[in-house]
Amino acid sequence: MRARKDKKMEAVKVTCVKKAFPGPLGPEEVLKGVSFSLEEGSFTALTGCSGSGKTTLLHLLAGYLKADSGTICLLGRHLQDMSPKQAAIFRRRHVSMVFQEAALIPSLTVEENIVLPLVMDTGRLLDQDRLTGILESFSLSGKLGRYPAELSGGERQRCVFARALFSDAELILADEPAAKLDTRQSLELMGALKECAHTWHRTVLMATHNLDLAQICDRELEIRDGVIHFL
Ligand SMILES: Nc1ncnc2c1ncn2[C@@H]1O[C@H](COP(=O)(O)OP(=O)(O)OP(=O)(O)O)[C@@H](O)[C@H]1O
Repeated sequence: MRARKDKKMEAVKVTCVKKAFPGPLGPEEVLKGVSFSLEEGSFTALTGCSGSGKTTLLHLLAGYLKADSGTICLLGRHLQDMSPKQAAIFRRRHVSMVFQEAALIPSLTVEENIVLPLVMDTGRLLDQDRLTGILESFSLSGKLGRYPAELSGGERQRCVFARALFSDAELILADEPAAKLDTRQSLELMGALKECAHTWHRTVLMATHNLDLAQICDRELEIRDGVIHFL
């Protein structure tokens, strides 16, 4: 486990970001000047009504979309200063995006799903202590040899976050990760995400419609009328 740093840094700084999409009557501006920052090791909910721009904002942070204007600074690096290749390498190393559906490789066990991306990518040897710690955080200790089809929906989703944690990604972006889970599974996932942030010092931004889950986070940001409101 990494040692806790004394001074908290800004992991994300978004300044005056605008994004429009083409509409039938011309460009429709979804984000009209979004600004906020996220402290390293924080767990933040991103709320807003359907179509308010939550996924658009996560995709801008993940680099899947490009902002029309404004700046996005992740872990001290400005995305707009990077070439597409540099940005792709940076994202692969530092940012993990998790979707509503847990995306696991069905023919691999829980352990293989969690460790293979990092081990194959970096050639690093498996750090068994680190794996054990992460499995405990996500209540997956007894499931190492299981295949995804043998897990519950909640366990599958926790496995995806365990993989993100094992991969070293400092920034974890989650788009409605609890949408397909029941209340108990959602609460378990929230506990694991809190641990990702507070114990493992990752910065977690989670889009959600569920205001009860948003309350569990350290902070809530709401997108309304194309700008961020701090709740
Ligand atoms: N590629 C695109 N082309 C055109 N319009 C788009 C595109 N992507 C998103 N939009 C529009 O941008 C707006 C915001 O969409 P977005 O998916 O970010 O909202 P959201 O807050 O995540 O919604 P939900 O909660 O329903 O998932 C919507 O009106 C959507 O139709």
